[in-house]
Amino acid sequence: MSSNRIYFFDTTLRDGEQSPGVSLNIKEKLEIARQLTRLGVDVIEAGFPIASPGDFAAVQAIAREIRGATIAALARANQLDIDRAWEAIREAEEPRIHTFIATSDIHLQYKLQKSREEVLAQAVEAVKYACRYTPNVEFSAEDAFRSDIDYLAQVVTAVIDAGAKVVNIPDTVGYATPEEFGAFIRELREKVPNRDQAIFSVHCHNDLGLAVANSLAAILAGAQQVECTINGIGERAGNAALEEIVMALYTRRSIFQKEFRIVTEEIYRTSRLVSALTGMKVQPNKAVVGKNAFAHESGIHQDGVLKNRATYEIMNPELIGLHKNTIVLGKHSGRHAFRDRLQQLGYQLEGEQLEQAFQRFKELADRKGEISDEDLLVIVEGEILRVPETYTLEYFHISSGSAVVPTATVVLTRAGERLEEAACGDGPVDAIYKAIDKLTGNTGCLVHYALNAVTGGKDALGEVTVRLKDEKGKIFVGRGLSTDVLEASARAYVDALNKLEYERALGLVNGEQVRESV
Ligand SMILES: CC(=O)SCCNC(=O)CCNC(=O)[C@H](O)C(C)(C)COP(=O)(O)OP(=O)(O)OC[C@H]1O[C@@H](n2cnc3c(N)ncnc32)[C@H](O)[C@@H]1OP(=O)(O)O
Ligand SMILES: CC(C)C(=O)C(=O)O
Ligand SMILES: [Mg+2]
Repeated sequence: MSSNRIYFFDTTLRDGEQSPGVSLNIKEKLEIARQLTRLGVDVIEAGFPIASPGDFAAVQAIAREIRGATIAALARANQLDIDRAWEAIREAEEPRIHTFIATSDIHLQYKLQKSREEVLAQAVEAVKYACRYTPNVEFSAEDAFRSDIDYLAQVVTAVIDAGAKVVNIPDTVGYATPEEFGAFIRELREKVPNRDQAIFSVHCHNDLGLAVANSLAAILAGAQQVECTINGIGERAGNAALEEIVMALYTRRSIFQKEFRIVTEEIYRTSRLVSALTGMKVQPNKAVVGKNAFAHESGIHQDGVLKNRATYEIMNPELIGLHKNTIVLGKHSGRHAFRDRLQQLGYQLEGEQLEQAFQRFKELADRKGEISDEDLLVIVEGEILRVPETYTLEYFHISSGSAVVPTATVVLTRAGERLEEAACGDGPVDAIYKAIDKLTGNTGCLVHYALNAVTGGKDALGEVTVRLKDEKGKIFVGRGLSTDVLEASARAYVDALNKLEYERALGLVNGEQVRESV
């Protein structure tokens, strides 16, 4: 292990999925895991297998397929959780059991209702138990930063003696400031006599907007692994954003002098994929991957950039995989140019998938003229991530206006059968959704609806994201795209329903049996 090497532990699929309103199905998790592998993360935390049959099945599918990254599964400090975690990851090339328990007095007193001695013993027991399955065991001291440092050092020393190869020091509630956190990690390391037998890791939350700064401070203080998520998604205000840590280490390498194996050119694509699948939009001014991160609006800046990009750009956008193109794609373009551009964007679509995406591209080009990379990415993501369709939207008609009750007629097909219904609603979208509910017997409720323009201009591609909650509280995210926002709305709703049907078919909804195939 090189002392200069920083290990990237990506927890998008576990802590990231704990973002309120996010719920990924197996197909989506696998797609993200594949992309994380291309990105070059060292560890993929695939989930928390005891949490649900769906989480277990997704972790297992990732462990079975993904090669080239360690696959970690989370477990509380008890045997049942650890057994379940191991069962899910045992077929991974490099499985890791990640067990945790809180060490702060506030968590001990109110949440765990245990003494320090009891928690210390439970942590050691859990690590020893996990080591019976694999030597690759990580221990996290939840709420470490708010823990008494001497007690924390005692726990960390004991779990390393018990076999933990990685000890993770989270700032679970995002309370630390960078100076404090760096000093905390430095002091903790000094207080742990067997520190050289384990990798020290940090896991920072963003409640005060300091997760990345704290992670970087920890790196300067000796942390060798950082836990982070794509786009910084995660519980509450999220986790440290992987792309920001990576680009800080790269851009300011004279300060950090660290090596890592992240392929920076995959950053933009990964960010887009995670945003598309989770339905969590990236804010335009977000560092590194925001829409405006490389845009220059004001004259003085534009003048400077035209004379020399370095006047206002500290990173080359190509470094994160953003390319400017000279070939214009439109309705006269053919499959070669289309496939070539997709390849530049990092997608290798073949056969049926390529053909479907090409047809979608042509339909759009007919309505819109020039097709941007943003439009293309949206089309391709839609193709790759499409679940088998139970329902297909064939047609809808809307009667609406300022003085009439909006009424929608919708036609869907299900296994070749044509289904038609009409309904009134509070607005045209509501009318469409009520008609679809009648057709499908849907009893879930819509908990989120967002409309977004993918690109600028009046012919912009509208992207609708919906979240549908079923009777048991499970969330299904649906996306729909069209230059017509009502069509995009209808497509998004049908997409969410297809995902619900897909999970039902796999037996993963409402605690039903898990089937083997994915
Ligand atoms: C900081 C983090 O991000 S930790 C990870 C958080 N992620 C999640 O919680 C998402 C998945 N969680 C779940 O699906 C559920 O909470 C489950 C399946 C894990 C547990 O569900 P339930 O058995 O119903 O318990 P519930 O969540 O209500 O309470 C948690 C229990 O675990 C205990 N617990 C919490 N952390 C730990 C730990 N690290 N080790 C052992 N026990 C723990 C709590 O004290 C509580 O125990 P109690 O029931 O004896 O009071
Ligand atoms: C489970 C642990 C690592 C965690 O997510 C936290 O403490 O924030
Ligand atoms: Mg966390």
